[in-house]
Amino acid sequence: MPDYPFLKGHGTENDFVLLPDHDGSVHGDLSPERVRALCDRRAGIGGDGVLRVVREGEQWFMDYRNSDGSLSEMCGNGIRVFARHLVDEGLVDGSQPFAVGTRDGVKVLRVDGELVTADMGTPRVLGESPVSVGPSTWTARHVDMGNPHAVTFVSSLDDAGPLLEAPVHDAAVYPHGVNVEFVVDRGERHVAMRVHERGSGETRSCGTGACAVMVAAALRDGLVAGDAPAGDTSYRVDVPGGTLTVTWTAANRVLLTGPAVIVARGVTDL
Ligand SMILES: N[C@@H](CCC[C@H](N)C(=O)O)C(=O)O
Repeated sequence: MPDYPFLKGHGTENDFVLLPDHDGSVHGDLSPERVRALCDRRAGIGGDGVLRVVREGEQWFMDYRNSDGSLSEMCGNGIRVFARHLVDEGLVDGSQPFAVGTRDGVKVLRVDGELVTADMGTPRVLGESPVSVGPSTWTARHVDMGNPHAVTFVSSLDDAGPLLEAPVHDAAVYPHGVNVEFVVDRGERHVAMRVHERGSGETRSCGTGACAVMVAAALRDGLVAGDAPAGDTSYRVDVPGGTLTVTWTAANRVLLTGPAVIVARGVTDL
């Protein structure tokens, strides 16, 4: 492969390799092997995933891949980093909200200084089923944020151990795999989480995961009347790589806010 440009960015240390490919001519055939090579932390650039930056008509499209090369419908930190890149490069007018296409539909982004907010849409709250790590089993709430999450409240974030393997889950409930969040309380409307991501392993943060955690916590805390909270409700969600704020609005939309930065750019022939 001849040299092609890349950027590296992260949102609360959930890190991504960005591949500008505006007309689809550079990476139209982006293979799982190339994604794995780019995300390799020793032989490649390193990342939890790849964001291919594509233009589709009047709109930008985030083509997201996990570090193992698999596709996901949505990435909450990824789309915030993607938005930062578009604004930095003058590809969108960052002084007003703008739309980005994803496999989970169109999302609206707002950039305000260091912070980027993504309107992640309406959560789908589903049932409960067990997740296990080694000999430990917990009941987890299934929350779909476009991609699947199993949220479980634990007594200590250490309870899940080193998380070197994907937690065991019910394949009938999650036929395409699942992202699993382990959550503890830190205070009123303040939680902390660890996550094992489908396709990427344990990461330092997960935006869709933080949204799923907030939804599960608000439900557990009795703040939801009908489909959504009676008034806009925010939680602080601490992740190993920083802090995110998640707001569930009375209009039943989930807003994800946090820092997003581009830290490097260059060329590669990986
Ligand atoms: N880190 C992401 C989620 C990425 C996709 C996930 N691993 C999946 O397969 O669904 C986020 O910030 O949301």
